[in-house]
Amino acid sequence: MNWDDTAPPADDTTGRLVGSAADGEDQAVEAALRPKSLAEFVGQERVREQLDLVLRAARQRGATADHVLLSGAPGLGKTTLSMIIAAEMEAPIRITSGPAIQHAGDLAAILSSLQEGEVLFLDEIHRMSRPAEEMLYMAMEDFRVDVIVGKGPGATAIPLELPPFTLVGATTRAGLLPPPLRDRFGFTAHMEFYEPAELERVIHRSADLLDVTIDTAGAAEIAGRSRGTPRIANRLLRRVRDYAQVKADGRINQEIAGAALRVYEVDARGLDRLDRAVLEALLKLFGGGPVGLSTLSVAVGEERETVEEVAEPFLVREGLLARTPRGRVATPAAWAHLGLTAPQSHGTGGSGQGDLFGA
Ligand SMILES: Nc1ncnc2c1ncn2[C@@H]1O[C@H](COP(=O)(O)OP(=O)(O)OP(=O)(O)O)[C@@H](O)[C@H]1O
Repeated sequence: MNWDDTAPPADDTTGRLVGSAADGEDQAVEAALRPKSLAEFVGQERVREQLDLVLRAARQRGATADHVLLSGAPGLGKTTLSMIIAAEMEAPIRITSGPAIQHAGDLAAILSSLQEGEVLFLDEIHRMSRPAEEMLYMAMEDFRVDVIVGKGPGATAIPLELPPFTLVGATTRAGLLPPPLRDRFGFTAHMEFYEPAELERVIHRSADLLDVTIDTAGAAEIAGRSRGTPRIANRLLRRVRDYAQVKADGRINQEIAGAALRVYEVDARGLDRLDRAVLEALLKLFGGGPVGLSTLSVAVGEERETVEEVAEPFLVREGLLARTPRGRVATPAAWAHLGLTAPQSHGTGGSGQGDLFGA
Protein backbone atom coordinates (compact mmCIF):
# COMPACT_ATOMS: atom_id res chain seq x y z
CA MET A 1 0.00 0.00 0.00
CA ASN A 2 1.17 3.48 -0.80
CA TRP A 3 -0.23 6.67 0.78
CA ASP A 4 0.09 9.66 -1.47
CA ASP A 5 -1.27 12.25 0.92
CA THR A 6 -2.47 12.88 4.40
CA ALA A 7 -5.08 15.46 3.51
CA PRO A 8 -7.47 16.36 6.32
CA PRO A 9 -10.97 14.88 6.21
CA ALA A 10 -13.71 16.67 4.29
CA ASP A 11 -15.80 17.65 7.28
CA ASP A 12 -14.71 19.46 10.37
CA THR A 13 -15.98 17.12 13.00
CA THR A 14 -12.52 15.91 14.03
CA GLY A 15 -12.11 16.07 17.76
CA ARG A 16 -15.75 15.27 18.61
CA LEU A 17 -16.28 11.86 20.11
CA VAL A 18 -19.25 11.40 17.80
CA GLY A 19 -17.67 13.14 14.79
CA SER A 20 -17.68 10.96 11.71
CA ALA A 21 -14.31 12.09 10.29
CA ALA A 22 -11.21 10.17 11.36
CA ASP A 23 -9.00 11.76 14.00
CA GLY A 24 -5.36 10.89 14.64
CA GLU A 25 -6.12 8.07 17.05
CA ASP A 26 -8.68 6.58 14.65
CA GLN A 27 -6.11 6.52 11.87
CA ALA A 28 -3.64 4.71 14.09
CA VAL A 29 -6.14 2.09 15.26
CA GLU A 30 -8.31 1.68 12.19
CA ALA A 31 -5.76 -0.28 10.21
CA ALA A 32 -5.94 -3.03 12.82
CA LEU A 33 -9.74 -3.06 12.87
CA ARG A 34 -10.44 -3.04 9.14
CA PRO A 35 -12.11 -6.15 7.78
CA LYS A 36 -9.80 -7.73 5.21
CA SER A 37 -12.34 -9.54 3.02
CA LEU A 38 -15.91 -9.10 1.79
CA ALA A 39 -16.94 -11.97 4.03
CA GLU A 40 -15.64 -10.11 7.09
CA PHE A 41 -17.26 -6.80 6.09
CA VAL A 42 -20.36 -6.34 8.27
CA GLY A 43 -23.71 -5.18 6.84
CA GLN A 44 -24.31 -3.35 3.53
CA GLU A 45 -25.68 -6.67 2.22
CA ARG A 46 -26.73 -5.40 -1.18
CA VAL A 47 -23.45 -3.59 -1.87
CA ARG A 48 -21.50 -6.64 -0.76
CA GLU A 49 -23.49 -9.00 -2.94
CA GLN A 50 -23.21 -6.78 -6.01
CA LEU A 51 -19.53 -6.12 -5.49
CA ASP A 52 -18.88 -9.81 -4.98
CA LEU A 53 -20.40 -10.50 -8.42
CA VAL A 54 -18.41 -7.72 -10.10
CA LEU A 55 -15.13 -8.97 -8.62
CA ARG A 56 -15.79 -12.69 -9.18
CA ALA A 57 -16.71 -12.06 -12.81
CA ALA A 58 -13.54 -10.03 -13.38
CA ARG A 59 -11.44 -12.72 -11.73
CA GLN A 60 -13.01 -15.44 -13.86
CA ARG A 61 -12.25 -13.44 -17.00
CA GLY A 62 -8.73 -12.79 -15.78
CA ALA A 63 -9.50 -9.10 -16.26
CA THR A 64 -9.09 -5.98 -14.20
CA ALA A 65 -12.28 -5.08 -12.30
CA ASP A 66 -14.48 -2.26 -13.56
CA HIS A 67 -14.12 1.17 -11.97
CA VAL A 68 -16.15 1.45 -8.75
CA LEU A 69 -17.76 4.54 -7.21
CA LEU A 70 -18.56 4.41 -3.49
CA SER A 71 -20.75 7.12 -2.05
CA GLY A 72 -21.80 7.62 1.53
CA ALA A 73 -21.09 9.54 4.72
CA PRO A 74 -17.63 9.48 6.36
CA GLY A 75 -16.80 6.42 8.44
CA LEU A 76 -19.16 3.96 6.72
CA GLY A 77 -16.35 1.88 5.24
CA LYS A 78 -15.44 3.30 1.82
CA THR A 79 -11.67 3.11 2.39
CA THR A 80 -12.10 -0.33 3.91
CA LEU A 81 -14.06 -1.53 0.88
CA SER A 82 -11.44 -0.17 -1.52
CA MET A 83 -8.78 -2.18 0.32
CA ILE A 84 -11.01 -5.24 0.21
CA ILE A 85 -11.45 -4.80 -3.55
CA ALA A 86 -7.66 -4.80 -3.95
CA ALA A 87 -7.28 -7.80 -1.64
CA GLU A 88 -10.01 -9.79 -3.42
CA MET A 89 -8.36 -9.01 -6.77
CA GLU A 90 -4.94 -9.80 -5.26
CA ALA A 91 -3.81 -6.42 -6.55
CA PRO A 92 -1.76 -3.66 -4.95
CA ILE A 93 -3.52 -0.47 -3.92
CA ARG A 94 -2.52 3.19 -4.15
CA ILE A 95 -4.40 5.65 -1.97
CA THR A 96 -4.80 9.34 -2.66
CA SER A 97 -7.51 11.98 -2.51
CA GLY A 98 -9.10 14.69 -4.64
CA PRO A 99 -7.67 17.63 -2.68
CA ALA A 100 -4.16 16.19 -3.09
CA ILE A 101 -4.49 16.34 -6.88
CA GLN A 102 -4.49 20.01 -7.71
CA HIS A 103 -2.80 19.81 -11.12
CA ALA A 104 -3.33 17.42 -13.98
CA GLY A 105 0.40 16.70 -13.74
CA ASP A 106 -0.08 15.31 -10.20
CA LEU A 107 -2.58 12.83 -11.56
CA ALA A 108 -0.44 11.99 -14.60
CA ALA A 109 2.45 11.15 -12.27
CA ILE A 110 0.28 8.78 -10.24
CA LEU A 111 -1.39 7.16 -13.24
CA SER A 112 1.83 6.60 -15.13
CA SER A 113 3.38 4.78 -12.19
CA LEU A 114 0.50 2.32 -11.68
CA GLN A 115 1.13 -1.37 -12.17
CA GLU A 116 -1.18 -3.52 -14.28
CA GLY A 117 -4.35 -4.34 -12.33
CA GLU A 118 -3.52 -1.93 -9.50
CA VAL A 119 -6.38 -0.36 -7.55
CA LEU A 120 -6.24 3.43 -7.34
CA PHE A 121 -8.35 4.68 -4.45
CA LEU A 122 -9.31 8.31 -4.92
CA ASP A 123 -11.02 9.59 -1.78
CA GLU A 124 -13.12 12.78 -1.96
CA ILE A 125 -13.09 12.50 -5.72
CA HIS A 126 -15.55 15.41 -5.95
CA ARG A 127 -12.80 17.75 -4.72
CA MET A 128 -10.39 17.16 -7.59
CA SER A 129 -9.41 20.08 -9.82
CA ARG A 130 -11.18 20.43 -13.18
CA PRO A 131 -8.10 19.78 -15.38
CA ALA A 132 -7.27 16.65 -13.39
CA GLU A 133 -10.87 15.52 -13.66
CA GLU A 134 -10.76 15.84 -17.43
CA MET A 135 -7.56 13.85 -17.60
CA LEU A 136 -9.22 11.17 -15.53
CA TYR A 137 -12.07 10.77 -18.07
CA MET A 138 -9.66 9.57 -20.75
CA ALA A 139 -7.61 7.49 -18.32
CA MET A 140 -10.72 5.66 -17.10
CA GLU A 141 -12.13 5.03 -20.55
CA ASP A 142 -9.12 4.42 -22.77
CA PHE A 143 -6.29 3.83 -20.27
CA ARG A 144 -4.44 6.68 -21.88
CA VAL A 145 -3.56 10.24 -20.91
CA ASP A 146 -2.26 13.17 -22.91
CA VAL A 147 0.62 14.80 -21.11
CA ILE A 148 0.95 18.45 -22.14
CA VAL A 149 4.53 19.58 -22.57
CA GLY A 150 5.34 23.29 -22.90
CA LYS A 151 3.03 26.28 -22.68
CA GLY A 152 1.02 28.52 -25.02
CA PRO A 153 0.96 27.94 -28.80
CA GLY A 154 4.05 25.72 -28.62
CA ALA A 155 2.47 23.25 -26.19
CA THR A 156 2.27 19.66 -27.42
CA ALA A 157 0.25 16.73 -26.14
CA ILE A 158 2.24 13.55 -25.75
CA PRO A 159 -0.02 10.48 -25.50
CA LEU A 160 0.90 8.05 -22.76
CA GLU A 161 -0.48 4.49 -22.61
CA LEU A 162 -1.50 3.29 -19.15
CA PRO A 163 -1.78 -0.27 -17.87
CA PRO A 164 -5.37 -1.33 -17.12
CA PHE A 165 -6.21 -0.35 -13.54
CA THR A 166 -9.30 -0.13 -11.33
CA LEU A 167 -10.28 3.27 -10.08
CA VAL A 168 -12.21 3.23 -6.82
CA GLY A 169 -13.63 6.69 -6.27
CA ALA A 170 -15.17 7.66 -2.95
CA THR A 171 -17.39 10.61 -2.28
CA THR A 172 -19.63 11.89 0.45
CA ARG A 173 -21.46 13.96 -2.19
CA ALA A 174 -22.32 11.84 -5.24
CA GLY A 175 -24.59 14.64 -6.46
CA LEU A 176 -21.57 16.93 -6.88
CA LEU A 177 -19.87 14.66 -9.40
CA PRO A 178 -20.16 15.79 -13.00
CA PRO A 179 -22.24 13.27 -15.00
CA PRO A 180 -19.37 12.47 -17.43
CA LEU A 181 -17.30 11.31 -14.47
CA ARG A 182 -20.16 9.44 -12.81
CA ASP A 183 -20.99 7.66 -16.06
CA ARG A 184 -17.49 6.25 -16.40
CA PHE A 185 -17.86 4.06 -13.34
CA GLY A 186 -18.99 0.53 -14.18
CA PHE A 187 -20.44 0.02 -10.72
CA THR A 188 -21.79 2.54 -8.23
CA ALA A 189 -22.58 1.65 -4.66
CA HIS A 190 -24.36 3.85 -2.19
CA MET A 191 -23.48 3.03 1.38
CA GLU A 192 -26.23 3.46 3.94
CA PHE A 193 -25.98 4.16 7.65
CA TYR A 194 -25.82 0.91 9.62
CA GLU A 195 -28.61 -0.62 11.69
CA PRO A 196 -27.93 -0.96 15.44
CA ALA A 197 -27.77 -4.77 15.10
CA GLU A 198 -25.06 -4.43 12.44
CA LEU A 199 -23.10 -2.02 14.63
CA GLU A 200 -23.33 -4.53 17.46
CA ARG A 201 -21.57 -7.02 15.20
CA VAL A 202 -18.91 -4.41 14.33
CA ILE A 203 -18.40 -3.78 18.07
CA HIS A 204 -18.12 -7.47 18.97
CA ARG A 205 -15.63 -7.99 16.14
CA SER A 206 -13.52 -4.99 17.20
CA ALA A 207 -13.69 -5.99 20.87
CA ASP A 208 -12.28 -9.41 19.93
CA LEU A 209 -9.45 -7.79 17.99
CA LEU A 210 -8.71 -5.38 20.86
CA ASP A 211 -8.93 -8.23 23.38
CA VAL A 212 -11.78 -6.58 25.28
CA THR A 213 -14.55 -8.56 26.96
CA ILE A 214 -18.01 -7.19 26.21
CA ASP A 215 -21.45 -8.74 26.62
CA THR A 216 -24.44 -8.43 24.26
CA ALA A 217 -26.18 -5.70 26.24
CA GLY A 218 -22.96 -3.69 26.50
CA ALA A 219 -22.45 -3.84 22.73
CA ALA A 220 -26.09 -2.85 22.17
CA GLU A 221 -25.68 0.13 24.48
CA ILE A 222 -22.71 1.42 22.47
CA ALA A 223 -24.31 0.58 19.10
CA GLY A 224 -27.41 2.66 19.90
CA ARG A 225 -25.25 5.73 20.45
CA SER A 226 -23.02 5.31 17.41
CA ARG A 227 -25.05 7.31 14.89
CA GLY A 228 -25.20 4.47 12.38
CA THR A 229 -21.44 4.72 11.78
CA PRO A 230 -18.84 1.97 12.37
CA ARG A 231 -16.03 4.50 12.91
CA ILE A 232 -17.99 6.09 15.78
CA ALA A 233 -18.89 2.66 17.18
CA ASN A 234 -15.21 1.72 17.28
CA ARG A 235 -14.26 5.04 18.87
CA LEU A 236 -16.94 4.79 21.57
CA LEU A 237 -15.85 1.21 22.24
CA ARG A 238 -12.30 2.42 22.91
CA ARG A 239 -13.50 5.12 25.30
CA VAL A 240 -15.77 2.68 27.13
CA ARG A 241 -12.85 0.26 27.36
CA ASP A 242 -10.81 3.01 29.11
CA TYR A 243 -13.61 3.55 31.60
CA ALA A 244 -14.06 -0.16 32.22
CA GLN A 245 -10.33 -0.54 32.82
CA VAL A 246 -10.03 2.38 35.26
CA LYS A 247 -13.36 2.13 37.07
CA ALA A 248 -14.10 -1.59 36.94
CA ASP A 249 -12.46 -4.88 36.05
CA GLY A 250 -12.05 -4.11 32.34
CA ARG A 251 -15.17 -6.01 31.26
CA ILE A 252 -17.92 -4.09 29.48
CA ASN A 253 -21.59 -4.61 30.21
CA GLN A 254 -24.61 -2.35 29.74
CA GLU A 255 -24.13 -0.55 33.03
CA ILE A 256 -20.46 0.20 32.40
CA ALA A 257 -21.14 1.32 28.81
CA GLY A 258 -23.98 3.62 29.93
CA ALA A 259 -21.93 5.11 32.77
CA ALA A 260 -18.90 5.65 30.54
CA LEU A 261 -20.85 7.38 27.82
CA ARG A 262 -22.53 9.57 30.41
CA VAL A 263 -19.06 10.76 31.42
CA TYR A 264 -18.24 11.45 27.76
CA GLU A 265 -21.60 13.25 27.32
CA VAL A 266 -22.91 11.03 24.53
CA ASP A 267 -26.59 10.51 25.22
CA ALA A 268 -28.86 7.53 24.60
CA ARG A 269 -29.46 8.57 21.01
CA GLY A 270 -25.87 9.52 20.20
CA LEU A 271 -26.26 13.29 20.64
CA ASP A 272 -23.31 15.07 22.20
CA ARG A 273 -23.06 18.36 24.10
CA LEU A 274 -23.21 20.52 20.97
CA ASP A 275 -26.21 18.71 19.50
CA ARG A 276 -28.11 19.02 22.75
CA ALA A 277 -27.15 22.67 23.21
CA VAL A 278 -28.72 23.43 19.82
CA LEU A 279 -31.86 21.48 20.64
CA GLU A 280 -32.15 22.98 24.11
CA ALA A 281 -31.82 26.53 22.79
CA LEU A 282 -34.41 25.82 20.13
CA LEU A 283 -36.88 24.39 22.64
CA LYS A 284 -36.27 26.41 25.77
CA LEU A 285 -35.45 29.84 24.33
CA PHE A 286 -37.53 29.83 21.16
CA GLY A 287 -40.43 27.55 22.08
CA GLY A 288 -39.45 25.08 19.37
CA GLY A 289 -39.07 27.69 16.60
CA PRO A 290 -39.25 28.68 13.86
CA VAL A 291 -36.06 30.59 14.51
CA GLY A 292 -33.38 31.76 12.10
CA LEU A 293 -30.01 30.00 11.97
CA SER A 294 -28.10 33.17 12.95
CA THR A 295 -30.20 33.74 16.05
CA LEU A 296 -29.96 30.10 17.05
CA SER A 297 -26.16 30.17 16.60
CA VAL A 298 -25.78 33.28 18.77
CA ALA A 299 -27.93 31.66 21.44
CA VAL A 300 -25.70 28.57 21.44
CA GLY A 301 -22.50 30.64 21.28
CA GLU A 302 -21.24 28.85 18.17
CA GLU A 303 -20.48 29.88 14.61
CA ARG A 304 -23.31 29.62 12.11
CA GLU A 305 -21.31 27.07 10.12
CA THR A 306 -20.74 24.91 13.19
CA VAL A 307 -24.44 24.74 13.93
CA GLU A 308 -25.42 24.25 10.30
CA GLU A 309 -22.72 21.80 9.21
CA VAL A 310 -21.71 19.99 12.39
CA ALA A 311 -24.81 19.75 14.59
CA GLU A 312 -27.80 20.02 12.29
CA PRO A 313 -27.24 17.20 9.78
CA PHE A 314 -27.55 14.54 12.47
CA LEU A 315 -30.47 16.30 14.18
CA VAL A 316 -32.29 16.46 10.85
CA ARG A 317 -31.46 12.83 10.08
CA GLU A 318 -32.80 11.79 13.48
CA GLY A 319 -36.03 13.69 12.84
CA LEU A 320 -35.41 16.04 15.77
CA LEU A 321 -35.08 19.29 13.83
CA ALA A 322 -36.51 20.54 10.55
CA ARG A 323 -35.07 23.24 8.32
CA THR A 324 -38.00 25.24 6.96
CA PRO A 325 -38.16 28.45 4.89
CA ARG A 326 -39.23 30.29 8.06
CA GLY A 327 -36.36 28.94 10.15
CA ARG A 328 -35.40 25.97 12.31
CA VAL A 329 -38.25 24.06 13.91
CA ALA A 330 -38.17 21.34 16.57
CA THR A 331 -40.20 18.20 15.96
CA PRO A 332 -42.33 16.48 18.61
CA ALA A 333 -39.53 13.89 18.90
CA ALA A 334 -37.15 16.67 20.01
CA TRP A 335 -39.44 17.64 22.89
CA ALA A 336 -39.74 14.01 23.87
CA HIS A 337 -35.99 13.45 23.67
CA LEU A 338 -35.20 16.30 26.02
CA GLY A 339 -38.02 15.25 28.34
CA LEU A 340 -39.92 18.49 27.85
CA THR A 341 -43.57 19.16 27.10
CA ALA A 342 -44.26 20.83 23.79
CA PRO A 343 -46.58 23.83 23.68
CA GLN A 344 -49.99 22.90 22.19
CA SER A 345 -49.09 23.93 18.64
CA HIS A 346 -46.01 21.69 18.60
CA GLY A 347 -47.86 18.46 19.35
CA THR A 348 -47.22 16.30 22.34
CA GLY A 349 -43.86 15.59 23.82
CA GLY A 350 -42.68 13.79 26.90
CA SER A 351 -43.18 15.39 30.26
CA GLY A 352 -40.90 15.72 33.23
CA GLN A 353 -37.12 15.65 33.06
CA GLY A 354 -36.08 12.37 31.45
CA ASP A 355 -32.64 10.84 31.80
CA LEU A 356 -31.04 11.77 28.48
CA PHE A 357 -28.19 9.39 28.96
CA GLY A 358 -30.30 6.30 29.50
CA ALA A 359 -28.75 3.72 31.80
N1 LIG B 1 -18.77 -2.86 7.36
C1 LIG B 1 -17.83 -2.74 8.28
N2 LIG B 1 -17.53 -3.77 9.08
C2 LIG B 1 -16.62 -3.64 10.05
N3 LIG B 1 -15.91 -2.51 10.30
C3 LIG B 1 -16.15 -1.46 9.52
C4 LIG B 1 -17.11 -1.52 8.47
N4 LIG B 1 -17.14 -0.33 7.85
C5 LIG B 1 -16.25 0.44 8.47
N5 LIG B 1 -15.65 -0.24 9.47
C6 LIG B 1 -14.65 0.30 10.39
O1 LIG B 1 -14.84 1.70 10.50
C7 LIG B 1 -13.61 2.40 10.34
C8 LIG B 1 -13.82 3.49 9.32
O2 LIG B 1 -14.00 2.93 8.03
P1 LIG B 1 -13.41 3.62 6.71
O3 LIG B 1 -12.13 4.33 7.01
O4 LIG B 1 -13.37 2.58 5.67
O5 LIG B 1 -14.55 4.68 6.40
P2 LIG B 1 -14.66 5.70 5.19
O6 LIG B 1 -16.05 5.60 4.69
O7 LIG B 1 -13.57 5.47 4.21
O8 LIG B 1 -14.44 7.10 5.89
P3 LIG B 1 -13.88 8.45 5.22
O9 LIG B 1 -14.95 8.91 4.27
O10 LIG B 1 -13.70 9.37 6.40
O11 LIG B 1 -12.59 8.12 4.54
C9 LIG B 1 -12.57 1.36 9.94
O12 LIG B 1 -11.63 1.21 10.94
C10 LIG B 1 -13.27 0.04 9.85
O13 LIG B 1 -12.65 -0.87 10.71
